[in-house]
Amino acid sequence: MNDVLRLENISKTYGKDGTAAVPVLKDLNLRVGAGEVVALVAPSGAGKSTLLHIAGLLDTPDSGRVLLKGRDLTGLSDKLRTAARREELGFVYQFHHLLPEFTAEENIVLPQLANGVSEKISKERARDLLGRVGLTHRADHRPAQLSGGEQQRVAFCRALANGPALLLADEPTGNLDPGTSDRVFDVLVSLVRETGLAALIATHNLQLAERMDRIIRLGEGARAEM
Ligand SMILES: Nc1ncnc2c1ncn2[C@@H]1O[C@H](COP(=O)(O)OP(=O)(O)OP(=O)(O)O)[C@@H](O)[C@H]1O
Repeated sequence: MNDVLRLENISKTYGKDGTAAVPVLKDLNLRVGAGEVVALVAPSGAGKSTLLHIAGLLDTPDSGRVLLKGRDLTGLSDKLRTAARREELGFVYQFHHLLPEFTAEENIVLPQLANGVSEKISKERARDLLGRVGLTHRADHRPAQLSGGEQQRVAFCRALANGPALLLADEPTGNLDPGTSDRVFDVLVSLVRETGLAALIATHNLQLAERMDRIIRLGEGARAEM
């Protein structure tokens, strides 16, 4: 299987220069194949956010390589990393981070316009994505007029707006009550599968993790299995 994301021998220690060094990741290896939906399960403090930041090109490891679709991005300039992030990656967080003054549709259109897509195509894509998550009737609503689950579904659409190769999600339904979380999580996994992209989804919820293709556990000693 072609790897969309590959982390090779990643190590990261915080505070190396001071006395209180915190080793977080040590020789970590991880891969996510094309079309694969992978769960990342980690106890609090094991380095889940650190790993997602490194995979998302928001932070750099002390050593090791980050490959996206086979391309080594480890030594790239900030400018090229930003471009790679915009073109190849989609992010979903625990909180939706939608722009409050814009409608659901506009929140999905704006990142496409910023990427040079025409207004017509951007709107068509936004409508298509909103349809896939069952929110066609909420296209013209602002975030404050939407429920928590609806806000998260719009955030999923926005993450996929520019057709990324890889979706990185950090507790994407962690802010919702358990019933809503279950349903909204299923929407996310269906959306990822329909669009055929690869996804690495961090969750504390083992039941949700078990619905994915594979589980990577980040545990004591911060080592993960390939
Ligand atoms: N900038 C930093 N400087 C020093 N230590 C840090 C820094 N950022 C994170 N850490 C420490 O590194 C460890 C891993 O942090 P990280 O945020 O990756 O954990 P996590 O697994 O995402 O935890 P949680 O699930 O609770 O959010 C923690 O012990 C944290 O205190």
